[in-house]
Amino acid sequence: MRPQRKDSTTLHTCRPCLRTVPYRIYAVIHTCAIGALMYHHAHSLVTENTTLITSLLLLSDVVLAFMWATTTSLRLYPVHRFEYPERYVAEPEGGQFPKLDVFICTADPYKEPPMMVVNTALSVMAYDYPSDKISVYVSDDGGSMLTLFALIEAAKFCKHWLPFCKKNNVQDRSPEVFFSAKSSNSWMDEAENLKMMYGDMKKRVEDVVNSGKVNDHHESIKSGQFCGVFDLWADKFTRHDHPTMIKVLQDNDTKIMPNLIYVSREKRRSSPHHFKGGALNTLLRVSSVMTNAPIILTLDCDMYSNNPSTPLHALCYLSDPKISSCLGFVQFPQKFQEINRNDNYASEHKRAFDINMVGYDGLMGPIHVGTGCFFNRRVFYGPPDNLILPEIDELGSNHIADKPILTRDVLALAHDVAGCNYEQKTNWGSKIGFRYGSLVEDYYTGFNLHCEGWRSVFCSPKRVAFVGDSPKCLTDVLVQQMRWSVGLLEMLFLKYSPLTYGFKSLGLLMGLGYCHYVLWPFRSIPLIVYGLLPQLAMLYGVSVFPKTLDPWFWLYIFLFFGAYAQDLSDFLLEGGTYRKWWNDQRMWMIKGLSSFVFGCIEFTLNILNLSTPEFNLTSKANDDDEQRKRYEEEIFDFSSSSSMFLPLTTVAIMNLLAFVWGLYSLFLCGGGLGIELMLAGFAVVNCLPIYEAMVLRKDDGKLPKRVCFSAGILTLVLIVSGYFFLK
Ligand SMILES: O=c1ccn([C@@H]2O[C@H](COP(=O)(O)OP(=O)(O)O[C@H]3O[C@H](CO)[C@@H](O)[C@H](O)[C@H]3O)[C@@H](O)[C@H]2O)c(=O)[nH]1
Ligand SMILES: [Mn+2]
Repeated sequence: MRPQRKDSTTLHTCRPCLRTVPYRIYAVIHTCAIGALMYHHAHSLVTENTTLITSLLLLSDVVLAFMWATTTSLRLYPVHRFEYPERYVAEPEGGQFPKLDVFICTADPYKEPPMMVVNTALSVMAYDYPSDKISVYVSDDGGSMLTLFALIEAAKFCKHWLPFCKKNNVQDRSPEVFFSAKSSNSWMDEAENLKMMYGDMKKRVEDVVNSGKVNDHHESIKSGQFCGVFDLWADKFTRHDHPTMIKVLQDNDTKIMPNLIYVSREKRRSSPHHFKGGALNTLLRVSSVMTNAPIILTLDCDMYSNNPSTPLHALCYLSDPKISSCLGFVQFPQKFQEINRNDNYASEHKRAFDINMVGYDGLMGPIHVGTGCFFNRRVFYGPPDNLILPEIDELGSNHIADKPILTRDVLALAHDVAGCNYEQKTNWGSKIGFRYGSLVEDYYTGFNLHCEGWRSVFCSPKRVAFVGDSPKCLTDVLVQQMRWSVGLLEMLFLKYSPLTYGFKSLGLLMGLGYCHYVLWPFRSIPLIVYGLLPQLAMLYGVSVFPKTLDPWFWLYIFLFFGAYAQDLSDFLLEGGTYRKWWNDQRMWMIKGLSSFVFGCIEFTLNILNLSTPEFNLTSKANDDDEQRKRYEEEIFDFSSSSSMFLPLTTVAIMNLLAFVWGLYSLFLCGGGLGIELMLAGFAVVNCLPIYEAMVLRKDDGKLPKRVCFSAGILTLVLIVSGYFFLK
């Protein structure tokens, strides 16, 4: 891709990354090396009497090679983009800001504290953007009076917060962030007042959350506009079974303030609700009826805005007539707060949210990652050249929503389209809106949009646009990954699977790019094989890899170091550090030996109808002090006894045994330093925190005895069974 002309009217520029050419050259060399390795395996299969071992190694290497190919597809055209929002504002048509609908999803007031939702809502309502053009819709899948109460409070507070931010050009527009900032000494009285007001609001909300219900003595609901709203939470109300609730908490007809609308769609146990995808489709319809803005921003409730001019960055692309007709969405990276210094759980997801995104961006555009994404509303209604009309005109992307949102028939229709049976026999979830069928609705929807011919753009302004919360304990990290792997496997077996349909409609590179994630769960195959087989073989004195003097030995060394060096360079070039990279690769193995194994098991149980897919919400409430301390000190936390740690611990024990045995034979019996020993040594270094958690630690985060004991037994069983096929 050639850099665009840099004249003073261009709203955005794009330039290829400098690493492109060396990466392409290296790709050719590495591909040849992989070819040679495959030849070596094939040759061994035919000539040697080690069919089982060679087949297992071959299978692992095929998976690894495919994974390498998918990563490489994202290394061939990496680009960096820049946009010039100040030019957008200065344009002759400047000031013609399109309407913007913001969707915020929340689903549980205990895992997602209402004050978090409030801060996210306030941060976007306070965008540097005409307030009367913004409508914020909060979808509450938890159907919780606590969340509604918090948002009523937010609506009151925003009347003070918004003018304050704009007048003083405050950059942190999440009040929580602003008021807890360290540099608060030069504050004006106004800020002090607001801080008190915010503190009072926070206390009211937290008291309500702690008490579990809203009492009717609260000022805000005793009289006036919200009188009686909480009566809906009657006896029979549960989060899985309740009518639609839509409450306009603030509307821009009376004051120049953004609209704030609370939506809790109807839920009945008998109707499927399709988790977040379902919630977003409800918001799509409700917002069509009420405001129908051409631009939509989707956010998870933890992702507050950190940059007030974000919409302008997105508009630099969405308003550019040269690309806008096919531009489906502008994706911002996910960034997280309070990550510990070296990010020991790799929850920054640097590869997913930075490195790979830059790679996709040079092909057809970044994948959709669920939050921090500006959509062209039209994208939800079929391919660019083939508009699919919804069942009623009021839901079409061209419908003009010009009635005040509090009008009776507008509200009635909004309630209608949020009903739990509304989608029956319609195209919602299949051809219109967010797509159903996978727990990773974001990835699946983005994939479908790209297949339809839409493009996307990755936008990563210097001042980070959105900041969210990432899991802070190992079990949470692994459970999140497990949900993703179930979702990815679901995608693999759907009608529109990246593996088949993807290549057909996206071409080789983007097709490979989409396979990069769907095949994630299968990386547990090479990890299990390489984590156990050579080590078992070592214990029995069998060698599975070429010896030091063999030229094939050097092929292995080259492939290993080549792949690792490139991974490291990816990381460093996109602003990572060595330590973070080291932790990232360690987590890669940990996930491969836990989440992905269990993800595959869970998926199998789902298709056998022995369990049903579940969206386990990631907890954003970090209130366990001990746990938080361990996280800050980068100490691995194995506290909640989870069977997920079993394969991991087994591999750790096996490698330690093999390593000790290998050193013993090296020094006492004069064996050679083979690949087996190096591999075991590498695994042992990676597993140091696990050994520590098994024997040295006394705190609550240590590895539970039950897991250590079971892993010990499992190792023993493996060693004994190794006798039968290795001797
Ligand atoms: O039935 C549900 C379940 C979840 N959510 C919302 O979905 C969002 C994401 O849930 P979370 O538990 O935070 O999942 P994460 O694993 O952190 O999220 C990543 O992965 C998801 C797909 O698995 C994407 O939807 C997210 O955008 C992406 O950040 C949250 O705002 C939830 O409130 C709902 O609205 N309804
Ligand atoms: Mn999340």
